[in-house]
Amino acid sequence: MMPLDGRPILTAAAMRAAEEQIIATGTSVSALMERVGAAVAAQVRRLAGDQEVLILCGPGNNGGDGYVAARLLAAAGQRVRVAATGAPRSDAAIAARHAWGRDVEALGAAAPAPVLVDALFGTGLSRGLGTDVAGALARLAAAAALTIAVDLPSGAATDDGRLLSPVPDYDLTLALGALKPSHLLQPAAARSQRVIVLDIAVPVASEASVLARPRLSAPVVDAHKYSRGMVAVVAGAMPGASVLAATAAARGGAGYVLLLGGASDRVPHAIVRRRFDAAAIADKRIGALLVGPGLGRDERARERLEAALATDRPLVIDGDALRLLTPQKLAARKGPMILTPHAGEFDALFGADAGSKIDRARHAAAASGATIVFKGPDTVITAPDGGVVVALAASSWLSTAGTGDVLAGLVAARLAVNGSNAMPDPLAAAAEAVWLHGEAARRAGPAFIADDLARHLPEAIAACL
Ligand SMILES: NC(=O)C1=CN([C@@H]2O[C@H](COP(=O)(O)OP(=O)(O)OC[C@H]3O[C@@H](n4cnc5c(N)ncnc54)[C@H](O)[C@@H]3O)[C@@H](O)[C@H]2O)[C@@H](O)CC1
Ligand SMILES: [K+]
Repeated sequence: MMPLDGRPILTAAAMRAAEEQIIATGTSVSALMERVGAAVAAQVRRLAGDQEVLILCGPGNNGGDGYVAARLLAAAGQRVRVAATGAPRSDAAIAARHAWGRDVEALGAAAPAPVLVDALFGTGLSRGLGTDVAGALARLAAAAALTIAVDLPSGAATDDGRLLSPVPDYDLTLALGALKPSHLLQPAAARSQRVIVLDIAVPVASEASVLARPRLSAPVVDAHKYSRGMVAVVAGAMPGASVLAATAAARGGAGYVLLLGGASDRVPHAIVRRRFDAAAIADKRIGALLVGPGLGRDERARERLEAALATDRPLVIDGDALRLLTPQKLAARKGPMILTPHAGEFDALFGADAGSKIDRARHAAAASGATIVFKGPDTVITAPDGGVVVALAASSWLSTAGTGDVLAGLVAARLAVNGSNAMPDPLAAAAEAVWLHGEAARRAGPAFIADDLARHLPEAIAACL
């Protein structure tokens, strides 16, 4: 099975444009639908065995894919029935239903089958399903042992992951040609246990892709602690958070980690502690300056943040520091910056606009000139130049105190390491950090605490060498 790592992510409009290009070169919609139906039928046949299959067909081309798959499954000897919302409307779907040539049941009256294939709506969904259709889908899905969605679970908005009407749980979604945002964005992504991309020979390209395992290298043979990448962590009112971040920076591959101004005495000996002052943070050897974890929001916090902004060092801004900023202030600063907000911090800084998480993160990066790591169960990373990376859902055990501090330290480490060889590439550094964080969580298993996470970082790095 092809992994999803690194695959392009296309909006409904971009997917339609890709299909139109193929159609313009002489492939008919029906030929494309035949290709899709065959690929869907092959997957269903592989999973269904000799169980009966019920295919639900909608009025558009998603329904057309369902009729083609039904015909090919029946021809291959599979027991298959079709139920539909009504007559198909597009020419290709009308032809596909005609070619099916057998009985089509009314959706509301259809009896369940052990294998349910949802070909009701795909990228053309424009509103929530009517109550009758959503009710029938829920009833038939609940009675099935295996549920498969063609392209998208019906009711999930393609581009932003919203549920426009109730969506049942699917065992598998067969994404046609490319992933769409809602295969990764919540809450829609959680509706399907697995996603497989079916190749339908439509060339797809996008600025947005799925976070892939990074390729990292061991330090060069003549490396020393400063050349490896130096991180300075600004401490504040809650020193534990900055210690977690500094520890993660050290475990994340940095050669030298400085903790500036913290009061905690439980600091690993490898981390160098110093007083916070303007000279300490202006050190040209600092490859990444981290401000925010445990900073607080008092006057001292503001002063430390201002001092950090005034340096020309690559800057990672997290936690409390994000509450003390404006996009304009960030845009006025020169030098690479990475911001790591969760949803509350993002809304406070950039506004709680509607729109997909990808679009919001993209606008925030353009407005601030910073690379944005918009955290959550569907972390989105965006760069000011338009690059987008979306992470697959990581361990839900990450939803515990301190894991954000670990991520911030790790982002700083990767930025410093990455900048020690060349011009820092904040998008690549952020992507490395998010991947390593997710991998460390996976290796830590259930019910870990943030302190454990840092201990699993070396294993996560080893998986990338
Ligand atoms: N465009 C193409 O060339 C191809 C598209 N393919 C398939 O076609 C799908 C997209 O096809 P369509 O654009 O026809 O879209 P859909 O099949 O997703 O549905 C669109 C139709 O449903 C109606 N509709 C939308 N929301 C509704 C709602 N809530 N209740 C009732 N009716 C609703 C629309 O008015 C339209 O008639 C893809 O997801 C994919 O499965 C494939 O067949 C390959 C070829
Ligand atoms: K569907």
